[in-house]
Order: sequence, then C-alpha cells, then structure tokens
Amino acid sequence: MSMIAAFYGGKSILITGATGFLGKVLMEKLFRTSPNLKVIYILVRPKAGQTLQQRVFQILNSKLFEKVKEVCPNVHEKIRPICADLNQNDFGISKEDMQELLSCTNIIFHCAATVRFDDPLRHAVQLNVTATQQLLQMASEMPRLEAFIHISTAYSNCNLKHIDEVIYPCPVEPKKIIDSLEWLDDAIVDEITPKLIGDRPNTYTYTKALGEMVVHQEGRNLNIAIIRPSIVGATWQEPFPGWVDNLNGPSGMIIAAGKGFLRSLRATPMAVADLIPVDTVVNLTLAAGWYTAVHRPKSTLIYHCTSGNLNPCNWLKMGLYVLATFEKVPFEKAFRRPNADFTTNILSNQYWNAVSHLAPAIIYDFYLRLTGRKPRMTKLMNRLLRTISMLEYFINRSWEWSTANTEMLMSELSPEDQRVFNFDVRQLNWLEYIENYVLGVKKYLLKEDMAGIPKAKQHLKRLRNIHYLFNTALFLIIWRLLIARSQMARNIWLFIVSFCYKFLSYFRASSTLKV
Ligand SMILES: CCCCCCCCCCCCCCCCCCCCCCCCCC(=O)SCCNC(=O)CCNC(=O)[C@H](O)C(C)(C)COP(=O)(O)OP(=O)(O)OC[C@H]1O[C@@H](n2cnc3c(N)ncnc32)[C@H](O)[C@@H]1OP(=O)(O)O
Ligand SMILES: NC(=O)C1=CN([C@@H]2O[C@H](COP(=O)(O)OP(=O)(O)OC[C@H]3O[C@@H](n4cnc5c(N)ncnc54)[C@H](OP(=O)(O)O)[C@@H]3O)[C@@H](O)[C@H]2O)C=CC1
Repeated sequence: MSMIAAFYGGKSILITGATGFLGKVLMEKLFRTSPNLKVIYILVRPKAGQTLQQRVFQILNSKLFEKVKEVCPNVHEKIRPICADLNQNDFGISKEDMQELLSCTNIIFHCAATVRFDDPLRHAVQLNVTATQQLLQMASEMPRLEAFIHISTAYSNCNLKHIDEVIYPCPVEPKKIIDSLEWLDDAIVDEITPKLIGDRPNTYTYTKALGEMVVHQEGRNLNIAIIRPSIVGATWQEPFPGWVDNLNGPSGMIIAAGKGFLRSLRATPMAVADLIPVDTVVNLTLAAGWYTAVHRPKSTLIYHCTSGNLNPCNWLKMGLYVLATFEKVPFEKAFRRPNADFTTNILSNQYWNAVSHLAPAIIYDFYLRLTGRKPRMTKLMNRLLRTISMLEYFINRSWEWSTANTEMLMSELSPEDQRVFNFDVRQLNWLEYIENYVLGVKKYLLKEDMAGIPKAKQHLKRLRNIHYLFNTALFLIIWRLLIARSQMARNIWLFIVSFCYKFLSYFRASSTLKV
C-alpha cells in the first residue's frame, strides 16, 4: 500500500493554477491514486467566455482524465471550483467560500503564476509575489493546514551557475517592491525594471525569486516546501506518455521545427537541456507534500526537480532526436521540410534568420499577394523570431542544481511509493521520451490524426522536389549570368565540361576492355 496515496485519502486539498499545464496533471494524479480524498478546491477565474463550470467540465472530459473516471467515477462531486482572481484583493473570493476554505483546507499546492517572460513588472509582481503573500496570509488562518507546497522554478536564481537548495536573497526586499509599485506610474516602473531584475533575463525569473523570499519570510509558522522544476515537458509515463497542452518551453519550438518554420536556432549544442517531464514534477510535489506534513522538517525544504545532474542530455542530442522523430511522424501541411540546425555565432545566426526564416516568408507572402490572398507569413515569422530571442538565454547556458533534498526524499519513500510516485529521472530514456513528446505534440496540441501520416510524407516529398528544383534553377541562373560576364567563369565551365567528357570516355573505354 502506498503511504503517500493513503496520506491524501480523506484530505481537503486546495490547488491554485489547477487549469494550467502542471495543475491539471497534479489533479489527475491525486484523483487517480487517492480516489478517497475528500475534496479538491480549485481557484478558477472565468476565462475566454467560459464559466467556471464549463472550464472544469472541459478539463474533466479531456483525454487526460479518462483513467480517473474509471477509478473515481464521482470525480465531479469531489472537485469544488471556487471563483477567484489572484489579481484581486482576497482573490475576489466570496465570504462563504473563504470561510469554507479557511476551516477545511488540509494541504495547499500553489501552482498559479504568470509564466510569460515579458510580462510588465507590475503584473508579474502582482501574480508571482503579492498573490503568494496573500495565500500565505490565508494559510496562516487555516487551523487544519498540514502543508503548503509552493511551486517555483529552477531558474529563479539563473543569474548563478551553481544553485543550492537554499533561498538566495534579492537585493531589494519584496515588501519594498510591492509598496513602491503602488505609487509609481507605469512609465517609471518600465524604466527601473532592468535595474531591478539586474543580471536575470526577465521579469518572470526575477518575480519567482521574490516569491520564494516572501514564502521564506512570511511562512515561518507554516509547514512549507518549495519545488523548483527546470523546463517542464510532456508526460513521461502517466497517465500516458507524451501528453502536453500548451506551447511553453520546447513544445512551441517542436511545432515550429516540425512545420518547417524554424530552420536555425542560436543554441549551444553541448549545453545541458534540462527538461523534466511534468509527471515527474507532480510525483515529487506529492511526495514533498506528504513528507512536509508527516515529518514536519524544522526548516523550509527546497527540492530541485531537474534532470541535468542525474541524467544529462544536451541540446544537440535533443535536437537530433526531435528531427529523427519527424522522419517517422511528420506534421501535416509543413511550410518547408523540417531541417533545423544550431548556430553559436550571433552573426551567422542573423544571416540564417535572414536567409532561412525571413526570405522564404517574404517570397511566400509575395506568392499569396499574387494569388489574391492576404499575406501572413512574414508577421508569423517575426513573432517566432521574437519568441526564440526570449528563449535564447536558456539554451546557451548550463546550470548545476544540487539535488541533495530531492535524493533524500527519494530515499525516504517505501519501495511501493518509489514506484507509484516515481521521480527518479535516471530511469528516463531520452530518445524514447522525445519520440513520445513529438507524437504528443502532434496528437494533443496540433490535433492531427495518425491516419494522415502517409499524406504528410507525400507532402514532404513534394517540398523536397520543389527545394531541389528551386536550388537548381537558382544555380543555373547565377551561373548563366556569371558566364555571360566573366572570362574566368567561362574557363572554369570549359574545364569542368572537358573533364567530365574525358572521365566518361575513360570509363567507356575501360568497360569495353573488360568485356
Ligand atoms: C545538428 C542538429 C541540430 C538540431 C536542431 C534542431 C531543432 C529542433 C527542434 C527543437 C528542439 C528542441 C529545442 C527547443 C528549445 C526550447 C527551449 C526552451 C527553453 C525554455 C526555458 C524556460 C525556462 C524557464 C522555465 C519556467 O520556469 S516557466 C515556463 C516557461 N515559460 C514559457 O515558456 C513562456 C514563454 N512565452 C512567452 O513568454 C510569450 O509567449 C512570448 C514568447 C513573450 C510571446 O508573447 P506574445 O508575442 O505576446 O504572444 P503570445 O500570445 O504569448 O504568443 C504569440 C504566438 O506565439 C506562440 N507561442 C507562444 N509561446 C511559444 C513558444 N514557446 N514557442 C513557439 N511559439 C510560441 C503562441 O501560441 C502564439 O501563436 P498564435 O496564437 O499567434 O498563432
Ligand atoms: N511550465 C514550465 O516549464 C515551468 C513551470 N514552472 C512553474 O510551475 C507552475 C505552473 O506552471 P504551468 O502550469 O506551466 O503554467 P500555466 O501557464 O499552464 O498555468 C498557470 C496557471 O495559473 C493560473 N493563473 C494565472 N493568473 C491567474 C489569476 N490572475 N487568477 C487565477 N489563476 C491564475 C492560470 O489560470 P488560467 O487558466 O485562468 O489562465 C493557470 O491555471 C508555475 O508556478 C510556474 O512558475 C516552473 C518551471 C517550469
């Protein structure tokens, strides 16, 4: 019997960010392994014209939850959506709901965050810092609370090269930042943002670091753990391999490469690609929840959920695995054949951006215009280049994260828990994982049918022929122009022709002799 699964039985659990990538997988695993849990409260906001109920209905009826419905048929009754917006005071939660949350909650998993790299500081602070502060305040009023698990990121201290499982203080106290944002206007905030974030690349990593400091300072009387995952990718094993539902991290890049838009990327091939499957993060999170509540460590424990030091894979290998998978399972209606490459040099990157990204987009838009359609490729390509520029920081560096606490936690689990809540990335086979990831992107993100693979392969063959034809035509035109203008080009041409003629004559003569 799994001790962790038994621990969550009968518990009332509060999850923020349950509609997000990580939150959904967390909820799924909880229902599947502890179907006898009492209730999961989720803080949800109405979004994109959908009510809370519609959003929850959509999640529960997705493929991700198919297994849950078998083991926990009354899952609809055990999930309690609470209308909340983390940007508002008291999260805009009604008095009755707040009362219920405060009196019943046993465990909190705080996953909600803005993960956009370019969010204005004010918004990123509101969600990643102030909301965390408010949730801690709520937690301190919960008499039955056993553990508060805060999801941060391994990149909260990406300005360092070696990162330990400790909180590193930021130069300016989070409280001071929150206070000053109340009276500073947006223009001034924009101006001081680069100075505040210092040597971090964006507001996301900076505000996640501030969020950790808030947890450290204001959660002293609570049982808290912090999880720091690296780049979260598709599921490895559970509930099935390859599930993914958003474009963050590598998923969007896999689409861009598979559809032939992304042809070159400024990345350091040997830098560690610290990907971590989302189900591994969830297993570690649930194990940490159990450990924090049952063993009550004296201080806040931080767990690095990374793959680099236990089972490293670099970007070159990962890129090659992705490209190899496209051969077997190509994406439909590709713009060009998938054939991306890494460059390390900024100048050659700019050259490839112009030649491989922008030029084909401009030519295609010209063709669209000629055929009376609206041009769109250049705009799309510019957005892709902007996204890539935001990711470049993370694919040109390697970090070392110590994992002593994570390894300690693994050793504390019973053999059954090590199996059911497996977070040992040493067992991960990267090739197999990437193949399933690409397949998952095709099925769950692009919603493409496997039956369309022969047609997609046919399309790629046609693109290859167009590519050869285009290159040959271009070569002949340039050559023709050169011959017309340069004596040297004419001489080279005559030399090549006479060489080919002699070679053919020799070949014919020798084969005649053999007979
Ligand atoms: C020789 C061999 C060679 C082999 C070569 C092989 C190559 C082979 C293939 C590749 C192999 C693998 C290599 C992969 C490298 C990846 C590295 C990942 C590092 C991640 C580090 C993460 C570390 C931290 C982890 C964390 O702790 S947190 C989680 C990470 N957080 C994020 O990843 C948010 C990022 N995003 C944003 O920050 C915003 O998205 C923003 C970008 C500002 C745009 O913002 P904006 O322009 O306003 O527009 P949007 O509305 O957002 O998007 C506008 C449009 O772009 C779409 N789109 C949004 N995103 C992405 C995205 N990624 N990728 C693509 N598209 C995207 C969106 O669908 C919309 O399309 P549409 O609907 O218009 O059609
Ligand atoms: N994905 C990754 O690669 C990594 C993620 N992390 C961390 O993991 C956690 C989860 O990330 P992930 O699931 O990928 O992110 P998502 O963007 O998929 O999910 C974010 C969640 O936060 C919720 N949220 C955002 N703003 C509000 C708001 N104002 N009120 C209520 N809810 C809100 C979203 O709700 P809604 O659906 O309404 O938008 C959504 O449920 C984050 O803390 C992130 O920092 C850490 C490392 C890597």
